[in-house]
Amino acid sequence: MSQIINVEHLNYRYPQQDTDALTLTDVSFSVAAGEWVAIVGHNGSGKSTLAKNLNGLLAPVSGQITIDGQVLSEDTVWDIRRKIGMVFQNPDNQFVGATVADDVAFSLENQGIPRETMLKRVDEALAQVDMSAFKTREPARLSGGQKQRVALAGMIAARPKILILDEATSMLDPEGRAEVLATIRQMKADSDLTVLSITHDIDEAASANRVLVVNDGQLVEEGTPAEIFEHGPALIKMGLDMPYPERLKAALKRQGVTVPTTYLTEKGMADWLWQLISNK
Ligand SMILES: Nc1ncnc2c1ncn2[C@@H]1O[C@H](COP(=O)(O)OP(=O)(O)OP(=O)(O)O)[C@@H](O)[C@H]1O
Repeated sequence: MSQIINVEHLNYRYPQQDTDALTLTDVSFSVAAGEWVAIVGHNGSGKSTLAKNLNGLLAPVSGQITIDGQVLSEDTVWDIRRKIGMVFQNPDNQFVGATVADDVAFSLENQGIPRETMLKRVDEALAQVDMSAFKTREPARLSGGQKQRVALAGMIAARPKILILDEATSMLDPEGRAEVLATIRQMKADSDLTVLSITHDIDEAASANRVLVVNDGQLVEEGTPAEIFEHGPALIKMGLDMPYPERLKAALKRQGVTVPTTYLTEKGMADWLWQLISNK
């Protein structure tokens, strides 16, 4: 698989800072086309800063970012932005349209797509995030979760090569979050979409092929979700909520039960418990 994102020795400092300390220090990683990578880390560790460097919203002090074969620079930034769809935690500042439909359509406007196709894509995208009924509403009057769905619909319609989700499901309830994750899985199945999701949500991290852990502006660990989840209680320090099977294991351990050391899903834990009971 070819690398669609390549970050080499990235250092970043906010110009308005009054110290010399870097917000991102020597960050290097690659993402293969079609891969889903989750970035986790506690609040303030630099995840959003990293996302904003990737599409040139912020310019690094040093280091190099290559997106889809193009080195990010003043000359390539607009090309690169067309390839990346970003959905932020608070989509308020992303809305530009007078209605929900206008807003979703706006993401397509610079792509020279015929009006007919555009309207069809807007309808399809709104249906996918369950927001068709809100088509003529004013975006500003929607709830936080509804705004996140509309922002996501814009990205579905625009069909970027790379989708960056910066805590984009944080305002949704568990059911809404599961629906959005299913939509992203579908988008990946339909195209060669690459997903980078910044999240505190364990299910979102579990959906990824790989998890990168950021701490204090540095990449401190990477692994499959199963490898990362084996850290148990240390996950909380990494900015993730501990998954239910791990909480259950910790509770059983406190009762003196010898538990499996590898990560198990809820179903895996249920099977293991069933065996344990059956053998008694
Ligand atoms: N515009 C800014 N000017 C100066 N410092 C900033 C600015 N934006 C963020 N920072 C600082 O940079 C550091 C990293 O912030 P960032 O938002 O990237 O973290 P994060 O991991 O995304 O956190 P969260 O999970 O809360 O979104 C923090 O210490 C933050 O205070």
